[in-house]
Amino acid sequence: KQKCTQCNLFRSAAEAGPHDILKLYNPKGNIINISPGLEPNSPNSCYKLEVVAADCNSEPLGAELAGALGFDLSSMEKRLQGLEKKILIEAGETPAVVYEMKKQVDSFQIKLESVEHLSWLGLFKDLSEGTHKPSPFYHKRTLRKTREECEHVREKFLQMSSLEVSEEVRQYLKTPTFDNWQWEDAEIMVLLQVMYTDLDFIATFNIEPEVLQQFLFEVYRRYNNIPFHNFKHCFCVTQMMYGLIWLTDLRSKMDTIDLLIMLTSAVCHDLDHTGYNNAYQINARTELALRYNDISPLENHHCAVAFEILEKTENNVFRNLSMDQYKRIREGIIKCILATDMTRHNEILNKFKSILPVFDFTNKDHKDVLMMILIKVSDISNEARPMEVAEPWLDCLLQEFYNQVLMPEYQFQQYDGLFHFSCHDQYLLYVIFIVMCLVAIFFNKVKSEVTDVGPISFNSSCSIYLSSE
Ligand SMILES: Nc1nc2c(ncn2[C@@H]2O[C@@H]3COP(=O)(O)O[C@H]3[C@H]2O)c(=O)[nH]1
Ligand SMILES: [Zn+2]
Repeated sequence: KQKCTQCNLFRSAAEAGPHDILKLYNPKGNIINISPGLEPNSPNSCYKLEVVAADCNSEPLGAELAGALGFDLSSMEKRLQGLEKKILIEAGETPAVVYEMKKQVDSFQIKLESVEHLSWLGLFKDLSEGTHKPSPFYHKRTLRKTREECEHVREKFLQMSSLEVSEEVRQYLKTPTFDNWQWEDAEIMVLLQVMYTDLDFIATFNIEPEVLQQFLFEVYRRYNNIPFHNFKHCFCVTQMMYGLIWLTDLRSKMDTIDLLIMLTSAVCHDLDHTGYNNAYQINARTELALRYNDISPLENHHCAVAFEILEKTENNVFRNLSMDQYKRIREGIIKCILATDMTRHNEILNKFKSILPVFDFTNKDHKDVLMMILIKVSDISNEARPMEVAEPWLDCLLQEFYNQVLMPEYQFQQYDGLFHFSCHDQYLLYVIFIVMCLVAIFFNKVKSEVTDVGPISFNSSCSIYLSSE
């Protein structure tokens, strides 16, 4: 916010092309958010705006720019104005979707904090927001990405995909401290491209850059706009897998094809997740539960969508592989994605523990179990990240769970031959019951019979079991 002739804030901005990726660092060298709350910097402790990925096609700086000042003042001003405008648009006017999400999170927080005080018999549930209750087809209408949104991101991604990502970012990408919240979706796609390149997949399997880009775009498109299981989650899991591969030097222990299986499985592992878990799918007897006979409906679906994407030649990053290689990859990806069903957690973990003392990298079964463990580790690795990265993820997860609870199928279902009532239904039931009692008493007909209603018990998920009486 203050001009500082010492720092290279303006110099970087002046040198940057319109499609370059810039990141802002504080004096300690940590990436910081450009937001209205940003502290002003000073000549002694200045921010650094760095070009982390540069557009190779952009014009080099003219000779005069390298004059006495070391930078072109007018282009610097222009660039700065552009950036300021962007900040205003991004920070000043909150997009409707963010605003709506914030409102929902706030109301959820208030509800959580106040539910006990409002409760009578501990059953109260504020349904004042009943009109927001999604219909059973809610996800079909609103969770999918719009064509405009996809096109916008695709364009940005394609513009950026020719950028040369800096060595610092390439190294940072290998660390478990990587902060996903600093990168937008188009940039994330560039970073995924970097992973495929730096693990030598492009060269080893002769993957054409356009095919990889098209594949990544389709993957981006088929992750829904939901709070947790979205494209950013896909990236985090993939990034953790990538980090683990480098950290444990798996490149020297496993074939490149195994690494390709692991990374691609991570990329595809939650494709088309609608935000409702397997228990929900099974209880609500959804299309997925019916299709997969209640056996890991979600994971089977994620995997099926992955291969549906790969069926199209223009997306098929494995199209230059031999039939045998493709078969091996398909088998590996199916195993890895199906392993992310948490109901199989103990089974997989016990298997891993039993082979651990005799683990052998030349044994295919051992390697398969290791690959399953690594995707599982990556899938639930948010908690292992720095607090400022992990904490928002937990909020996202809670929001997704909360949305599930709002679904009508979740609220009303038959249970063990007894009706399983939602809080709202219980409340109504009580009102009806009391009115009936009053009417009965008023007419003095069944005075003695209504005094004993038999046992009524409640469990923690707010079910009510009425005895046959
Ligand atoms: N409590 C808690 N659960 C998590 C966290 N991260 C992931 N999970 C859960 O672990 C599950 C792993 O599989 P899913 O992706 O289906 O759904 C995930 C969440 O339900 C976390 O940070 N805290
Ligand atoms: Zn996941």
